[in-house]
Amino acid sequence: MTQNYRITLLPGDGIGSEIIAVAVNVLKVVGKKYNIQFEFTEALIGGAAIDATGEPLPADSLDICRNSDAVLLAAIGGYKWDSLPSHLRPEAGLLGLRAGLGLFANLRPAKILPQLIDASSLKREVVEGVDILVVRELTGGIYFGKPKGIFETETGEKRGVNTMAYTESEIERIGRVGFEAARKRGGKLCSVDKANVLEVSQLWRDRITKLAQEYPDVELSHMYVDNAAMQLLRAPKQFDTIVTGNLFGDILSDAAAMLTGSIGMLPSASLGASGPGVFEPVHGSAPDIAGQDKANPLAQVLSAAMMLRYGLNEPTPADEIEQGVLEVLQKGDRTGDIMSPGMNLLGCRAMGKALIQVLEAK
Ligand SMILES: NC(=O)C1=CN([C@@H]2O[C@H](COP(=O)(O)OP(=O)(O)OC[C@H]3O[C@@H](n4cnc5c(N)ncnc54)[C@H](O)[C@@H]3O)[C@@H](O)[C@H]2O)C=CC1
Ligand SMILES: CC(C)CC(=O)C(=O)O
Ligand SMILES: [Mg+2]
Repeated sequence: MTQNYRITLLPGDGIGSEIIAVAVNVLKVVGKKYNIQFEFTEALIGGAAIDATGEPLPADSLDICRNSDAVLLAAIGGYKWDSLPSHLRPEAGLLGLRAGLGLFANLRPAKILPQLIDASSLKREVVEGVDILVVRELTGGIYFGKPKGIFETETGEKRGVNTMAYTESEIERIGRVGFEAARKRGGKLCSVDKANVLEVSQLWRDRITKLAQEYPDVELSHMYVDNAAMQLLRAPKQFDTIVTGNLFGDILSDAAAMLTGSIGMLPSASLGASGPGVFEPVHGSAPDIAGQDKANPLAQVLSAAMMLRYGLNEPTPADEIEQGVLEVLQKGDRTGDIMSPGMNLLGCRAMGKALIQVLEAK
């Protein structure tokens, strides 16, 4: 029996259309093999949506996403829209999508692939075997807290304000995702905060500590975010699962990318309590290389694999895509961001073709 899935594609801006095209081709190939029919619908978000409609997340786009089984997003943003006020920028579209779909949990795995150890910025002995999952809270914290804005003070000076706030229930629900994930992985959860300074982090630490009583099989530790950034680069193998807030998770997952060789390799899954998830690379729209066929499409392809696994409950084709990525790297194929001496330098499209060849041969 053929399984049908409705997938919303959000190419967004910059390298988005280049990398999403590769992921769609990959999905079609594995779909054929596993009797899965994808019905793809493209919708606007970010700068592309602003140019077409004046809004970073048109109501139409959110409706299309809500009515699909899963959403595959590339990235939004670019220089062209940088001078717009926050609420009209492409980034507001992304935050609106996450909030609109209730995607409070962002899973960001950072796993070192043996084929890419030489592409890492760190020494082999530091990164070999690294396998970290960052569980980032995605619909709260300083990206959403109120008040926010640029206000005028009594003296006429401008004052920029953002608010980092978490309720106990928000902390508890993301904490549970962290504990459950740690339980299925290496059994260790590190909660990252800034409880030495921030009240919001003191509440965070308190709630996570209480929650630990329900997970006696998980070893919980706490770390301040500044130390966590340093430890990630100094001794990343001490980490198994990290649970943290929106801002800290955003920053730490980019740092973790450099353990794995490039941000062009890191996928993510954004999930809510119900409804479709959004699957997107950790990186942004890379405007500096957009339109040049230089982007690494593998983070997007691996996000499609996460979509199959977490969004559609299709682990077998997900495994096959991940295996295909390992094999194409094993052959020595590399985009510029993960290039090392003696390897074959490919553009985005050629990397896509190389991967399709590997998958079709399976
Ligand atoms: N989820 C999203 O849609 C995100 C959007 N952004 C937006 O993207 C725009 C650019 O932001 P940046 O800070 O420059 O971050 P970025 O992640 O787009 O780029 C940082 C660096 O990594 C490189 N890079 C990123 N993805 C790559 C890939 N697949 N292959 C090869 N190289 C890659 C870029 O060329 C650049 O040198 C901004 O407008 C930002 O707001 C940033 C992060 C996430
Ligand atoms: C608009 C930003 C919050 C996007 C970002 O940097 C991310 O989600 O990693
Ligand atoms: Mg980020």
